[in-house]
Amino acid sequence: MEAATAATPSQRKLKRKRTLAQSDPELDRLNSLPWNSSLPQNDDDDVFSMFIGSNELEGGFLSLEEIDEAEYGLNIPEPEDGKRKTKKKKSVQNEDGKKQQKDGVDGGCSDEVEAELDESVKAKEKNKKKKKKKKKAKKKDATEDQKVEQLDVGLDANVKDGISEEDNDETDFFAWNELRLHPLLMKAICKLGFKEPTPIQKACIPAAAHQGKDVVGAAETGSGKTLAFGLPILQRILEERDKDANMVEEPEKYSCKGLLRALIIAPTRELALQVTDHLKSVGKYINVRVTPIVGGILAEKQERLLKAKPEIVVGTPGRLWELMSAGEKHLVELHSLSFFVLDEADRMVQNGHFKELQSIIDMLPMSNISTEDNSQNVQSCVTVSSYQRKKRQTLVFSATVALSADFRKKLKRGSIQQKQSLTDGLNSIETLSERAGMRSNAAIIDLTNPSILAAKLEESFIECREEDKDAYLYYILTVHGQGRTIVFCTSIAALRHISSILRILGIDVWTLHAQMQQRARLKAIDRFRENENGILVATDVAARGLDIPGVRTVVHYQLPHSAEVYVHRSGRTARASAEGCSIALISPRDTTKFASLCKSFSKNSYLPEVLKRLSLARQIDKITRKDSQEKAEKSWFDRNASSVELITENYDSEEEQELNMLISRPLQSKSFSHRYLAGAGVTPLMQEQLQQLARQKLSDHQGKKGKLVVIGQDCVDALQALRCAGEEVRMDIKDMAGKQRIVENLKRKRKEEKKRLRDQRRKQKKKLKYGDE
Ligand SMILES: Nc1ncnc2c1ncn2[C@@H]1O[C@H](COP(=O)(O)OP(=O)(O)OP(=O)(O)O)[C@@H](O)[C@H]1O
Repeated sequence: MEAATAATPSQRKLKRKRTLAQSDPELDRLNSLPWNSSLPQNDDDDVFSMFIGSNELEGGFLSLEEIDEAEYGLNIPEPEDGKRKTKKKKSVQNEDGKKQQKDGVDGGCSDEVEAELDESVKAKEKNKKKKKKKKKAKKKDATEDQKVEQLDVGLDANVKDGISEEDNDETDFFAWNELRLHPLLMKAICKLGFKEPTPIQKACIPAAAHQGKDVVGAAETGSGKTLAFGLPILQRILEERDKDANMVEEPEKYSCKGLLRALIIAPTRELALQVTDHLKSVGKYINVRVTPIVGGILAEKQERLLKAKPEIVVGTPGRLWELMSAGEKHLVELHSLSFFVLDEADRMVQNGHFKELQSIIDMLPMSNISTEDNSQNVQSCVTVSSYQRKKRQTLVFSATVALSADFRKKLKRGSIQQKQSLTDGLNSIETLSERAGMRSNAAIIDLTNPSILAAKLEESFIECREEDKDAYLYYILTVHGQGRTIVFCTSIAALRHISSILRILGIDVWTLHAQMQQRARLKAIDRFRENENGILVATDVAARGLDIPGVRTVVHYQLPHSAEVYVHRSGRTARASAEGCSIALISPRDTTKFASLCKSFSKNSYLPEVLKRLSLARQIDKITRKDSQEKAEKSWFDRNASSVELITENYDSEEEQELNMLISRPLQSKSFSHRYLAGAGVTPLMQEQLQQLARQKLSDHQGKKGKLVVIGQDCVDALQALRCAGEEVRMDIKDMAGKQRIVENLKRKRKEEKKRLRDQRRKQKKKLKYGDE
């Protein structure tokens, strides 16, 4: 009876949640969206605002060095120990219980008392059993959730290694030790199963978190850049809290809570929401609020969220500036800001796209001048510790930060000027960083490889006619076996065209473009994420940052306008050390773009081939001129030769033959794979193989290397096909070597033949000369 009337904590929580949902169904709906299914979702988290963990850390934080992980129950991770401890505790309890019972009996209690005791023991046991059952069910749910998550994610380090979270061992995470992260952050990292920091995290965290440096970070797509800037922010907030707590008598009163500490700007709404989600996951055990401020959602709602005074705000420039320019209190008190972060920084400066960004940057206080001056400007804050008055750090990240050598030099020399003339547009990453107040000792961490593309990405290009693109796309999508696919278009018109065609053909696709309502955009990504073989047709609004696990194939239906976008689009697959492939459909309309794409990636790899062709052409030209002198003689010879019935042959010169051979193959950059799935670019050899294979069954050559797999007949996905087609490329090379041998033989034969002809001619001349005489 009692249970029915008195609300349990979980019921109260549910009630509170319901009230919240009633007051704001939009937020609740958005809250339920799994922005990153690789990261555990917390049902209790507020949608936009995050207040994670309990209050156990407030007031009384020790400095980082002094923290004993055990005090926080952070033996990271300790499933085995934990189990053992609980067991031990239980057994002690049981013993106590037994002892009590025994005492009771021995003590000679009355029957009633005994019965009461019996009942209470029984009730206790019952309760225990219930609890145990609940615990078991919870654990089962969690394991199941985890399994589903793992299945869905495919990117989690644990999945890759086939290790469940429970199997995690503290020693598994030793690679993180050198980064000296706060135990509560480490606890979350362990929970996420990130066994080791990625290279960009390894490089950025010491610089940004421990040395307090500004950072310009570049690393391939999907390499964990979000945490490379996210962890230093959380680390510094935690450290400062600890120190505040140690220094003042009433830490609560002087806490830096409620001040804006980090402002992160991303180019798209989806990315801003994703970054928020990622930070929430890693800040799972700390009291740090992270709030996204993006367009497409009522500004009033976001103002309400800002009233909770989040320490971290992640936003898009448009909405941020809208609120800032309207004087939103939390957003304009920027003196407390410790971090200013630009994610996908190069996008921000493209075509002066984000005018609002310029305004936001101009609003940043000149915090890097003097810490003392700043303190006078923060009257509005409750109080600001000396640590908060530390210089603001600027972090600039992208996979394609194209830093000029000049900019590097400037940074080295320390000649960066703050607050340049406002008449300059933010048209380069340099001016952007400079104006944001980047300091001269900034750490430039460029881990991009020469191709800039993700290491495990397979690239392919299909040359086809414009009108055949739909057919190729349909072909790839119909037979794609596993994983998600994103089809990128440059124009919304093309997106509408292909999504409509594909739907008529019975293929379920979701679409995503900038003209869609925010609600529909979120829904599209959500649905795409839910379906492990989902297909998303998108414009470049989805090109950057979107971290959707299990994307196996990216199709460029139309080539993008720049090489950077090509890199980011392709980077939606092959993330976090996973594999993936990118297929571009190249029609004659795309050739200019394709050529410039090739040029951007590897200018030099073309040059040797181009130079070789030119050198041959020059030699041919020289020979032709020389030969023209002999022409008259030759025609005289030909006349006479025919009179004596001699046959003269017309050979191409060796150079001409070689040049013809070179010209016959496409001029391609070495950085691209030469693989073709099908289409006009198919070599005759491959054509033959395709025909042969069409007659064979998949079982004949599944898993066997060196055989070509035909997408369609074999019902395999594009990546597998490309992998299997690897041998074809080698065969192609062998074929080239064969051709080379034939040419060599031909040259040799021609030389012999020429010599023979020369001798013959000489003899003939002699004969004619002496004959005439
Ligand atoms: N140390 C780690 N170990 C394993 N996975 C990680 C680690 N850090 C981050 N990840 C995961 O890697 C994925 C990609 O991370 P993130 O989105 O930060 O990449 P990115 O470099 O910002 O990519 P992009 O350039 O496309 O924006 C995410 O799913 C993230 O959870």
